[in-house]
Amino acid sequence: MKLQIAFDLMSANDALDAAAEIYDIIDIIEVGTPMIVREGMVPVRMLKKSYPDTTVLADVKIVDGGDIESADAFHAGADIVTVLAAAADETIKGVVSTAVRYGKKTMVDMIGISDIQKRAEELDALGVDYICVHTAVDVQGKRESPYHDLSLLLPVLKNSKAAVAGGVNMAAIPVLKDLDPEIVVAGSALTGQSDIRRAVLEMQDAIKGGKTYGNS
Ligand SMILES: O=C(CO)[C@H](O)[C@H](O)COP(=O)(O)O
Repeated sequence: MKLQIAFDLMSANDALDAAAEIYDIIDIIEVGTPMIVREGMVPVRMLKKSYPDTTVLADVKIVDGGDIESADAFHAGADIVTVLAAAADETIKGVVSTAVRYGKKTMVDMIGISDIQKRAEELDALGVDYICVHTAVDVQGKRESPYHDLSLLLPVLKNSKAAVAGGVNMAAIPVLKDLDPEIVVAGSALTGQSDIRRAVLEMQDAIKGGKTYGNS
């Protein structure tokens, strides 16, 4: 399992400072949707320029204009761009073909989708790289965690790989290790800690099963 940290509620400059602490121990840095709403592609550009070897995901959550909007994010340096599963297949295809053109990857966000297996089968056939089950921030604690959706998603995937997001914390890691998605996304559980490097190290150690990660 790869660990993706979501930088949501911080400025681009704070994201750069946080990245400096963890770029060597994190698998993917996500520029979260709230940061993109506030600052556009600036943080994507800044992070990729400072850490060219780190995978940067732009959580644009595209819902229309798949080609144009994903091209902007890839052009800014994103390695992975997100599109909503609720978007039209034409939009998804636009993101996929643009990602291929740039040599980059597509993640589809299943937020709000009720028939997980049906939509996942369709998306898998469209050639997306990752399908992410996601419990929205606004419904976390009120509806089911994304882990049930993950157990529905995994058996139907033929080509795409699974990701999971929405309130993931240390307590969830044993459950997620059993399910074994390709990517685990954690935001507030990591960025809310005063020592972000320690928080990421602890989660990576829990994921990788022992004190194997980093040296601090
Ligand atoms: O995409 C998001 C919100 O739409 C968040 O980045 C994602 O849910 C991870 O954050 P958290 O772990 O705090 O839920």
